[in-house]
Amino acid sequence: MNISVTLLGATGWVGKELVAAITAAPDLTLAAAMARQAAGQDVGLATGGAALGLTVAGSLEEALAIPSDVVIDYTAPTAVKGHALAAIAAGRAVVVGTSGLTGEDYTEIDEAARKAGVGVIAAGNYSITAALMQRFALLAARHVADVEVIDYASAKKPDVPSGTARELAERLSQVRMEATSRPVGELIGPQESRGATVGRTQVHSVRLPGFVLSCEVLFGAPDERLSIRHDAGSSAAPYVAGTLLAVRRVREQIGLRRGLDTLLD
Ligand SMILES: NC(=O)C1=CN([C@@H]2O[C@H](COP(=O)(O)OP(=O)(O)OC[C@H]3O[C@@H](n4cnc5c(N)ncnc54)[C@H](OP(=O)(O)O)[C@@H]3O)[C@@H](O)[C@H]2O)C=CC1
Ligand SMILES: O=C(O)C1=N[C@H](C(=O)O)C[C@H](O)C1
Repeated sequence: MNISVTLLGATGWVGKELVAAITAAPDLTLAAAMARQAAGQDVGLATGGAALGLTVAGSLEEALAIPSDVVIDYTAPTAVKGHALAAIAAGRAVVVGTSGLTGEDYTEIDEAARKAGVGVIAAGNYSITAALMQRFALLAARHVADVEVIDYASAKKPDVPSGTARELAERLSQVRMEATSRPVGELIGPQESRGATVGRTQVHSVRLPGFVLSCEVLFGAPDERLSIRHDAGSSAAPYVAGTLLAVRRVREQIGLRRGLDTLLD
């Protein structure tokens, strides 16, 4: 069955790749696309491809006025929550790619989705290999008590920690054992040195030129260490397959599902 899609953030780094992939997929139709600066232009031309005969919507209202089955969001951390709640209120299933949402934000989105009877899938990272990092880390956390997350990104990334690191830390916190390191609150010196506590896990964010996005999960045990690391390259191609997998699966559920790894079995 064909799935019609509304894409928010169509002219962005990820959005452009998704326009090409959705229009090439035989089971998907690009029903609407939103980006403010390219409003009124042909979506294909605005994203560096051939004309598609579909005009870029300049606002969320305009985009949601066109019927579709699923709304994808790859916009900005400041906008994504409002977009998701509006799409849910309009009865659409939602796939969240944009980073920056907290656990509390997701609780609110889950409640709204359950009330509206629609599904939402959110993944901090839609790359299959990043999902495998998460899967392996969750397995390791059942056997090794001490774990911390290091989040590396470009100097320009506006949100902290990355969606990848935040989701990973929250998921680790659900399964991990009690750490053996001294509690952060009992340490001598600036507590910020120990990073941010996300759930029950310390996250250390590095923001430097020369990085795209990497995430490292460090496990420590007496006299040994385990490091599981994902490094993203400079193209947005790795996020396409996972995002479209979520688009194809999101209408099977009601409420929120977090993590691409939960779709991999
Ligand atoms: N989950 C995952 O696997 C991944 C997540 N991300 C996350 O996705 C988000 C987008 O990333 P990226 O594609 O690099 O971003 P870009 O800045 O390249 O693109 C953002 C897109 O959204 C639009 N946009 C920006 N701000 C707003 C706004 N306030 N309201 C509506 N539209 C807006 C932009 O167009 P205009 O400004 O003209 O409106 C543009 O089309 C980030 O949070 C990033 O961290 C990125 C890669 C993978
Ligand atoms: O901002 C980015 O660029 C990315 N953000 C995502 C995140 O916050 O985890 C992931 C992606 O690798 C790139």
